[in-house]
Amino acid sequence: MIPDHEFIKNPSVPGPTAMEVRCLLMCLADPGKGDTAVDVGCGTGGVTLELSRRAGRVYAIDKSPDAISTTEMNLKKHGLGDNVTLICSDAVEALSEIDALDIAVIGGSGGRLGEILEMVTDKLTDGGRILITAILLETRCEAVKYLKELGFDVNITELSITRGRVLERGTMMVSKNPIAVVYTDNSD
Ligand SMILES: C[S@@+](CC[C@H](N)C(=O)[O-])C[C@H]1O[C@@H](n2cnc3c(N)ncnc32)[C@H](O)[C@@H]1O
Repeated sequence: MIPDHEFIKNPSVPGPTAMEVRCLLMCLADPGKGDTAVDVGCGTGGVTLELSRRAGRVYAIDKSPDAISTTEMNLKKHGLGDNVTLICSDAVEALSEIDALDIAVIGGSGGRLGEILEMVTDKLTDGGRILITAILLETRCEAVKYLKELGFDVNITELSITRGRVLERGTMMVSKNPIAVVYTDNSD
């Protein structure tokens, strides 16, 4: 897993999804070389880079040109990107260009989560996985509601990450804001 401090940052782009959250996402998504994945709202590229290391093909979508160029710089920095297609567009328009998907990670939707989930579901292969990261309380509720309406069994895990900062006198524990992962449950 790439540490957060190894990403090139851009002040106008949200930082990478925390490493601990990326760990959970990769465990749940379980990407393999036969999989096609999409990262909706790629931002700094935190999730895109992890998918690029594991999946066969990755589409990274963001409506912000700054986010696309930051993701591109991070892919280059880490020697990745041969299997990544970067798309600078709103997700709803971009998804119409993609055929089949095994994995969809949604890290930003800009109020269009319902439409995005409908499009992703249309393209999802048998056994495909959808994962949504939610910082806002409202996004958690919307994600559960939309996925249920689309016929999925739904799971949600909230992570409260507290990291140790080693100081001269000892180690101070510093908490980050909680983040939830809402995901389709493929277990029987
Ligand atoms: C919190 S950031 C994602 C961070 C990313 N997962 C990472 O690890 O670097 C959310 C991103 O979603 C993008 N976004 C929001 N709504 C979008 C939409 N409808 N279509 C495309 N991108 C969108 C924003 O521009 C922003 O860069």
